[in-house]
Amino acid sequence: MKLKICGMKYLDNIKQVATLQPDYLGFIFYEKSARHFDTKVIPELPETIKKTGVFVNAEIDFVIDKINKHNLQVVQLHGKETPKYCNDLRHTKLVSMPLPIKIIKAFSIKDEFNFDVLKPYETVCDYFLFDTKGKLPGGNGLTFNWNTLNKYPSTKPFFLSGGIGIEQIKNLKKFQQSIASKYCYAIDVNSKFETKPGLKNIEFLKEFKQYIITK
Ligand SMILES: O=C(O)c1ccccc1NCC(=O)[C@H](O)[C@H](O)COP(=O)(O)O
Repeated sequence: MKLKICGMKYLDNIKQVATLQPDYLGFIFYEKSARHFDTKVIPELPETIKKTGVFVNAEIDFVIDKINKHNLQVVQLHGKETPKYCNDLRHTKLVSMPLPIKIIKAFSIKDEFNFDVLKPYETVCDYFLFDTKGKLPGGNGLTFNWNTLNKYPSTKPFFLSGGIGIEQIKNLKKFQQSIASKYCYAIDVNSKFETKPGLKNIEFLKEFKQYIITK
């Protein structure tokens, strides 16, 4: 199982977290977020860590500008971006890299979820991400009922997200044994590992990562 650590904000903390070698580090390019990444540069990271930009209903030109400026390899769309938007983004020629950008399309779940909404996105994004519906577009620190994913109709790999912290380890173990986890590609963590918005606790992350690798 891969690990994405989202909502990175502070340079020294980014460098420290990078030493844990997560698979993805997320940077939030959404001004209204307390984790808004408003620093000029992302520090140099090991090549194995995929730099992921998180956007909420942003103009495509804004997204492309951030991809090129920060050499992002992945974009996570956390708003009401349409399949056309994803397709357009995918077909944009980038200055920073020859390959199309990888796209994670996020969906929020509260109790029930109509999986039909995924269909038009099947061919225009690389991963789905399931988060918990809350007051904010992301980073709410709330979990949803993962059994909802028992009905996951797709074979597209997905990120499991929403309120995941150390206290979820037992539940994650159960989840990993369930049918719902068949296409779960990565675990996405954020606010449950923070001492303040955007500042991650290294010791907690270390403990959690060990679990992700070994179990
Ligand atoms: O974290 C934010 O502040 C945020 C704001 C706007 C859009 C997305 C945002 N986060 C995206 C993520 O991928 C989070 O990791 C995900 O929502 C789960 O967060 P949490 O419930 O705090 O674990």
